Amino acid sequence: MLSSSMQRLRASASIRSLSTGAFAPTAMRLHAHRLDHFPILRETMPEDTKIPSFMVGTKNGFLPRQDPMATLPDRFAKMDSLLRRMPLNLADGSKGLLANGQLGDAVHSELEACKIDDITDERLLSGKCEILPAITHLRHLLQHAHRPSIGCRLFPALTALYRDYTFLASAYLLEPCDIMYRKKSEYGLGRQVLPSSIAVPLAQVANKIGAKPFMEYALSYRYTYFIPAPRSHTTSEGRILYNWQRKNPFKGLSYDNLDVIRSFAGTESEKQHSFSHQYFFLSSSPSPHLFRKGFILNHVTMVAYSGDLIQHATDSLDAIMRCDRPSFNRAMKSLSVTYEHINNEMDFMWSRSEAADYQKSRTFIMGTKNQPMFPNGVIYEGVSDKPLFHRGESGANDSMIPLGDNLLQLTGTMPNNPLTEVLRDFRSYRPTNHKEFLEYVQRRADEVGLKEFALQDDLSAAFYLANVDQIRAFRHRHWNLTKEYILKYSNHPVATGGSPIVTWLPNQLGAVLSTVIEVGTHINPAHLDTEARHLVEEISRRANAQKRVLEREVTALKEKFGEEAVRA
Ligand code: HEM
Repeated sequence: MLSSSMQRLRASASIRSLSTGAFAPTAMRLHAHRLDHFPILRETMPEDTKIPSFMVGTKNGFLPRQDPMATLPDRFAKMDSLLRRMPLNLADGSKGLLANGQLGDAVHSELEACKIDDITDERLLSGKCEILPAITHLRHLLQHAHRPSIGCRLFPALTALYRDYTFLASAYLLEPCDIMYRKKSEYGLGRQVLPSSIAVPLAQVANKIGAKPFMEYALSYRYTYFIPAPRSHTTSEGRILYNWQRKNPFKGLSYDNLDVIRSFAGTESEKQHSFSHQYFFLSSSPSPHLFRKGFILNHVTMVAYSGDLIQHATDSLDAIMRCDRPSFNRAMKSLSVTYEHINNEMDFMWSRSEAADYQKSRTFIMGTKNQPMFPNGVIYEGVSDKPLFHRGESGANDSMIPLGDNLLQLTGTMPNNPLTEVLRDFRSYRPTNHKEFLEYVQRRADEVGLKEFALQDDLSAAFYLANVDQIRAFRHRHWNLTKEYILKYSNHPVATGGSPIVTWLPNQLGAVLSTVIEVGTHINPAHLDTEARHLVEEISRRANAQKRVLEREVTALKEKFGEEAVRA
């Protein structure tokens, strides 16, 4: 059976080469490790500002190649001032603009549309970081003890501008909803028009980096609303993956060494907001606002493992190509261990971000697509007369789970229904390079028949099962978080990304549970050692129990939440 897959593979003239588009300069080709036909960065190349921030690499994983830029140039001082005064709670204990519904007026009276035509990452940054190159060099030398090592020589300013304009846009549009939610636990209507002082520069910067003009998780894909985006610019980021900074630039991406750059609910101390060269001399004592930052930073510490995921996923595909079963088993084992680390890291969410606090910032990450607060979308003044609709920021834009889905050939097992269509739509909301990599993995896994290869041998099948079980474990933990952080506090039928809150996550979790159960029945326990046999038995037993519980939960929740929370 495998040989038929291999024959298909050989028969295809060659595996289609996934182009990285016009942004694949010679330097990158030299540095990139060409894995089959998809170039994966072995080094982060932080000084190379000609390639996007978000490039899949075995060191940076799905994180940007350089640390995010925290402080904008003087030209954007007014926006910076608004963003600092905006959070619900400020560091000095006073209330910010959003707390009293003053952000809208402040935007109208203070903000002008800044010119960004001349800004490119290279030009804007020249002369900006006198000391950082030295720090970066030292960190590179020292940092190998800390994983992953991400360079920070030059900052991609366009991505930082994108982050800040999208923060301001969401706060402006959703400010009335937040006020109403605090009074009545209902969102009402958001502002339906984004003023030109935000809309014009936001549309321009989004266009420059090939992103949608709306807050995303770690987005960036081709942007086609106004002006066709040049394929050569496809970086960007939003609220999570481009919203962190190190307290001590010499140290790695551990939770204690991270802080957020922007926030809605807020209250980061002044020193954290004004990142400076002396920053690393400051104390790294835990902030009193840990819980508010925790949600964002916990994502970052999870994604910090993604370089290993990329390594082991591609190793497993390579091993099948060589018909090298021992290497395949090793890669699969390492992959499941990495997913386990990520899942363990996810468990810290419970202590780092309080469930009751989550609703305080959640309003501001709602989208304008499929949300009752924006029945007619949003007009971007000075940009387009036609209303625009965008999904809100969601972990569904993260690439780690889609990587597992595609590699393990789970994507094709999702039910053929409108909920799965939402999953596909979400997968277009991510950096272009991530999207191309995920498509490559999906195609490659299908071509070599990864699941089929795994199931031909009981030990390989057990390793394969262990990985599917980690994807299950992620989705199961995630469903628990959703029940505790959202469903317990809110009756709103739609999640921030616009998916139906009650049925969408169980759609995928249910499909993965079915695969776990199905694969478990294929494995002959007599061919396994005691440890592996117990593992397979435990995984199968748990999946059967969880599937029954999930079905009961969804039935009960459907009755409670009604139609809107059910249909895609
Ligand atoms: C308190 C913590 C969290 C809550 C309440 C939460 C909630 C949600 C919700 C409601 C969705 C549905 C999509 C939508 O927004 O419309 C979603 C999707 C998703 N989130 Fe989270 N999330 C949390 C933490 C995380 C973390 C830490 C990650 C790690 C990367 C993550 C990754 C994902 C993924 C991958 C999906 C898509 C799920 C799938 O493919 O089945 N989430 N999340």
